[in-house]
Amino acid sequence: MSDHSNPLRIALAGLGTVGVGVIQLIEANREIITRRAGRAIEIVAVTARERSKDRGVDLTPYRWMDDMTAMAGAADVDAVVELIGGSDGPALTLARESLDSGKCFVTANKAMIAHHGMELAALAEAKGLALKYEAAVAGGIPVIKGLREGAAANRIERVYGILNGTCNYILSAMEKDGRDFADVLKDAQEKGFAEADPAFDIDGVDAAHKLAILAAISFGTQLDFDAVEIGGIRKIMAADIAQAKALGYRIRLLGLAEVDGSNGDASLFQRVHPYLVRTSHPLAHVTGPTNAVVAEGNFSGRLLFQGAGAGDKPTASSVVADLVDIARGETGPAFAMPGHMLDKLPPAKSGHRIGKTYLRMLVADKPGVLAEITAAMRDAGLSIESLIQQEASDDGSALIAMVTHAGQEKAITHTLAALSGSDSMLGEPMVMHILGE
Ligand SMILES: NC(=O)C1=CN([C@@H]2O[C@H](COP(=O)(O)OP(=O)(O)OC[C@H]3O[C@@H](n4cnc5c(N)ncnc54)[C@H](O)[C@@H]3O)[C@@H](O)[C@H]2O)C=CC1
Ligand SMILES: N[C@@H](CC=O)C(=O)O
Ligand code: NA
Repeated sequence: MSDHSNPLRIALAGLGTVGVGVIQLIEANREIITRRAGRAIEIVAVTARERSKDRGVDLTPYRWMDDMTAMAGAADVDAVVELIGGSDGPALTLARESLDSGKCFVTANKAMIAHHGMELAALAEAKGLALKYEAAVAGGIPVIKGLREGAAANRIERVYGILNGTCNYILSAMEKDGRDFADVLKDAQEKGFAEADPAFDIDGVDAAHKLAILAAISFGTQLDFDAVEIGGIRKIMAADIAQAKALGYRIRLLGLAEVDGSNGDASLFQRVHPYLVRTSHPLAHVTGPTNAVVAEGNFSGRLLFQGAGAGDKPTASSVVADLVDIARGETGPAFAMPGHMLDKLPPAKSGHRIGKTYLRMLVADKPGVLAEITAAMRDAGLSIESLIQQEASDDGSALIAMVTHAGQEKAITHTLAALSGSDSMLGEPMVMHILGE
């Protein structure tokens, strides 16, 4: 039964892409939300950096509060929603002060959760408050709820997927239209997908924030962002996209995590990197700002969550879903279980991991270079599955792209170490792992 006399009163900090989306959603779907939550969700206070900016929404019904400490402690606020961003600074202060003051807390801020999620969860638990962050991972896809609640009975063996809308937008536009990296990035920024500092997107850090959160939820472990191995898409050339295509693959920035038991004691493997994905794999067909997360449960089997990973409306959908949960009185643990029960796993080493690898090198166009490369590979115990050599350019360089047979990752490290310093090698080689089926 709805109780319209007792709304959930919220304060909203941050009125950018997501903040404005939240206001619009609460206005547009007021009746649906009220019926599902059992009571109305009412914005009482708002704040942002600039008060006078035209955001295309009417802010006059809400109290403007410049002082966020006062917002966190306001007597007429039940839950605070943080949509400012940044791992530390005002967002973190607001989170701590809101929970300290007995307010439930909702955020879309993966950077803050990845760095401080354990501390904030402990604060929330100690006070019996909800800490919710569905929008922080894969924007509009209910993947936190899906894994934490929907797949709660499973041992999740592996979780991986496309976790950054900006990178996927860039890679798929480059592959479709042969467009230039910088030009597509500008487009993604204009559409509101990119982070305030887009280096977080293209260098893989944003995806790593999300992966660390997903891993903690999936495996019942403590967050360990610092242990994520991170690579981005900055060095991918149009030639890589073309060569990958010729070899039967597409390039996707993936986050991948699993519990590694191969060396006896369990350890946690977490990596964000551009991967080559077979064109027959569902992730190869995820384009634009869409995200997709695959989780493999020991009873559920392979689960695929797919949808919009960025943008005002989808992200607002997740923020408001968290508010609906709070309005219903759901204050379960922020992670897979209460903080003191979460396992702490050491980071896994990657050298013994087995897989195929894509290797692209710019080399001097002279006799014997290929023999030099194949000798280094032979000495490292690595063999070639397919190889393409592009015609030499006017500058005397040639491009070699190859896919290796499955081998230990340390064989690639040894190969590159043997070749480093050789005057046949022009520039740094590009290494991308190949996603196993
Ligand atoms: N844009 C997207 O598609 C998605 C964003 N997110 C996350 O949501 C959060 C917000 O992102 P956007 O709305 O895109 O950012 P934005 O840059 O569009 O908006 C940020 C808002 O915070 C305000 N702000 C910044 N510093 C402030 C300060 N010191 N005091 C008060 N207000 C301040 C700004 O005035 C602005 O209103 C970030 O944590 C982001 O990572 C999560 C999923 C998707
Ligand atoms: N910048 C992020 C926004 C959503 O989390 C992205 O591009 O995915
Ligand atoms: Na989500």
